[in-house]
Amino acid sequence: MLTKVFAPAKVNLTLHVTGQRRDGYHLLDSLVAFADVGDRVSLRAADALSLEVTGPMAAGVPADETNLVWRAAALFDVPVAITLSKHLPAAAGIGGGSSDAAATLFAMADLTGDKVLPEGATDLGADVRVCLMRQAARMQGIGEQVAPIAGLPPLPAVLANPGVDVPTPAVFKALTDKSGKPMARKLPKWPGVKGAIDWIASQRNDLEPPAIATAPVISDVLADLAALPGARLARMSGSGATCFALFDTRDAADAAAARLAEAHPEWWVTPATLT
Ligand SMILES: C[C@@](CO)(OP(=O)(O)O)[C@H](O)COP(=O)(O)OP(=O)(O)OC[C@H]1O[C@@H](n2ccc(N)nc2=O)[C@H](O)[C@@H]1O
Ligand SMILES: Nc1ncnc2c1ncn2[C@@H]1O[C@H](COP(=O)(O)OP(=O)(O)O)[C@@H](O)[C@H]1O
Repeated sequence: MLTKVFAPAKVNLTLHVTGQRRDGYHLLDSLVAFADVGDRVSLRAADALSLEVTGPMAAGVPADETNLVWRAAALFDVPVAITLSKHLPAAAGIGGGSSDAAATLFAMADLTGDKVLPEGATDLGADVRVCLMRQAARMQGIGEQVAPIAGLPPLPAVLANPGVDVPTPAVFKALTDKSGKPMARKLPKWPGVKGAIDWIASQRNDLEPPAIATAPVISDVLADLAALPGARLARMSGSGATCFALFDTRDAADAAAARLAEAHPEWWVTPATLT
């Protein structure tokens, strides 16, 4: 039996860094949503664990035991042959590895019938827990506290990545002020797409300045996204370098994505709906 699971891109609509723990990990307050674009994990029972990485964004992604997909599957007793089809850029702030790991955990649970996640599952990465949720959520702590958020309307978006790898630890290291203000304790009720975008625009991604210091091309991506017709907001996701713009309608996002892709054929550009 072949089990297939979609691994959506994670987008940090907001990312406030509110403190740092003694072990170096940072305290976050983030509104996270998921895109209708992503990777695909498929697996079947086999004699030994194996991984093949395919797809348009496979270049440079490890196909060995360092891949989070491999590590997630290895937590189970059943050996499987896995195919990971990469459509998302790696090391890009959209949780590719974490989302792939979460999808693998779902696929393995489906295959084995296990109802409880194996020990170590959520230690695979700080974003794995939110990626297991697969719906808009508020993420706090270092990523271990996740609560679903109701009432966020589907948000039309363009995602763009200039092709530079931005390692997450380097960006956190370059952050100077680690005590940003959190989001309001109670998130507002958003009156539709326009109201939600207005509110998101009033929040921040505190990792933008250190990521731009690490990879200055990110400021070009933000400027080009902000200049697209109909763009209401441009912001970076996670620790970068992927940035997103939000639009009032999916038609506007589709047209803007086509325009940006034409201007920058060397960038990864896609329209998406975030939920
Ligand atoms: C920044 C965020 C925001 O959603 O996203 P990405 O940019 O990775 O997509 C995440 O917190 C990243 O999650 P993830 O990529 O799973 O992180 P991990 O592999 O656990 O950690 C990579 C490194 O990031 C730093 N790190 C991560 C999370 C956190 N709350 N504080 C940190 O300081 C640590 O240096 C850690 O060694
Ligand atoms: N399934 C995977 N997909 C992409 N990268 C992976 C995967 N598993 C492990 N990695 C490694 O993790 C690093 C971070 O990738 P990723 O999780 O996509 O980034 P981010 O944490 O910025 O969202 C990559 O450089 C890559 O070497």
